[in-house]
Amino acid sequence: MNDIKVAVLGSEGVGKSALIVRFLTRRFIGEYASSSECIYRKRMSIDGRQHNLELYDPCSQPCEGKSTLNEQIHWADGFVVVYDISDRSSFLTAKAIVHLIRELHLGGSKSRDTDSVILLVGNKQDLCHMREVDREEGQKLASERRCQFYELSAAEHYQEVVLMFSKIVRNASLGGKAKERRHRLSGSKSMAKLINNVFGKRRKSV
Ligand SMILES: Nc1nc2c(ncn2[C@@H]2O[C@H](COP(=O)(O)OP(=O)(O)OP(=O)(O)O)[C@@H](O)[C@H]2O)c(=O)[nH]1
Repeated sequence: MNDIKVAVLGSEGVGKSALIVRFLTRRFIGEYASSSECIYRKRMSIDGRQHNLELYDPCSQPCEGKSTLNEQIHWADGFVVVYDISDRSSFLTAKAIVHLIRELHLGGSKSRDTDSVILLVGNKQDLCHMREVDREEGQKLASERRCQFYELSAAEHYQEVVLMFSKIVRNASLGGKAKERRHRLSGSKSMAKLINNVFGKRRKSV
């Protein structure tokens, strides 16, 4: 079994919880309580391999024992960095987060191995009449920062959301950090402890 940790990051209200809930339950739910950060767990099979996925959904509001962005970046093997196509400031935040991930998690590495562990996602495509970020801008940022790019709508697209999460799990499992940890922890039962040490927070199974 392969343990994969994915952090879904981005500014407040871009649809991080909506994307996660859509992926885990197939449903789009209009409003989400966001008073605490959560780690959701799911088993999934990709290319015949079983993966234990841990999905981290941060809390944008101040909350007790909240982890820092640096901690979240160090914790994860793969990243879904979300912005809202109808909110330019969320795009600028996504840009800054991608930059930080490259610096902190990947140590500025130029290895091709690390290229695919960040997905840049423009959400709320259904709001294209209010669009503030062109698709081309998203694509350009992704290619400059060596990320993969998706534009979709948690509200309207289920298959695309599943494809996007499957992609990050597959890429993260091939990426350097997950491989390294698998090697180090093989035969160990310390995953749960590791996660609790970093976040000391709630875990949810769906
Ligand atoms: N139109 C539209 N609205 C969406 C979409 N995805 C999310 N929303 C709405 O955007 C709002 C914020 O969604 P959340 O999923 O709570 O966003 P978040 O990034 O988790 O927010 P925080 O937890 O506060 O950081 C909610 O009202 C959602 O219904 C989408 O694809 N299209």
